Amino acid sequence: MSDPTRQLPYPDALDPDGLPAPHPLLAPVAGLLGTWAGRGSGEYPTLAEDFTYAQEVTFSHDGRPFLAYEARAWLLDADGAPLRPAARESGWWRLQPEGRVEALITQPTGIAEMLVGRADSQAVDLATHQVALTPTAKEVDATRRRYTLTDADTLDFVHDLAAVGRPLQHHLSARLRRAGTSVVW
Ligand code: HEM
Repeated sequence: MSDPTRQLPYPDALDPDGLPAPHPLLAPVAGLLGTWAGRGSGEYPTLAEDFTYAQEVTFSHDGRPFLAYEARAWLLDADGAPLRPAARESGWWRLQPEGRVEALITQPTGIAEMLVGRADSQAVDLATHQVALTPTAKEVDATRRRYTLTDADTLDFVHDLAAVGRPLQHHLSARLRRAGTSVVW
C-alpha cells in the first residue's frame, strides 16, 4: 500500500523562485510555471454551435530541462455554469538551446501531438511536427498553438486546428489568470 503522507524525493515545483531551481534551459518559459485558470470560447466549421469553456492549466518542473504540462477544460452554459467535462491533455515541453521547444501532448480522445516551436519570455509558438491517432480517434492533421504572457499574471491562448478534412483554422481562444489572482470561471 502506498503511504499518502510519503514525500517524493523529487517533487515537482510550480514556483520559478523555489527549489529545485529551474534548469537554465527553462529560462524562456519560467514565466509559465504555476497554475492558471480562466475562460475561453471555441468554434469549428463542422460544429453546429460555438461554445464557451473554463480551463485550468498547470506547468511544473523537477529541475530538468522540460515542463510538465497538464490542462483540463469543461464547457459552460449561457449563464457560465459548468455543463460537462471537455478536453483534457497532458504532456512534456522539452526546452532546447535558443528557446527551441519540442512538445509531446496526449489527449484521451486518442490523439497524440508532437509539436515544435520557439519560446521567448513573452510567447510560445508551437506547430505540429507529427500527429499520431488511435484507430477510433477523429482525424487530426495539424494544430498550431500560441501562448502569450500578456502580463505576468495573464496567459492568452489561441489554438488552430486542421481536422476532419478542414484546413488549419481557429478552434479555441482563452484568457487565463494566474491562480491566486482574480480567476473568473
Ligand atoms: C480547451 C480545449 C478544448 C475544448 C474546450 C474543445 C471543445 C470542443 C467541442 C465542444 C467540440 C464539439 C464536440 C463535442 O461537443 O465534444 C470539439 C470538437 C473537436 N475538437 Fe476540440 N476542444 C478542445 C481542444 C481540442 C484539441 C487540443 C484538439 C486537437 C488536437 C481538438 C480537436 C477537436 C476535433 C478533431 C473535434 C471534432 C470536430 C468534428 O468532428 O466536427 N480539440 N472540441
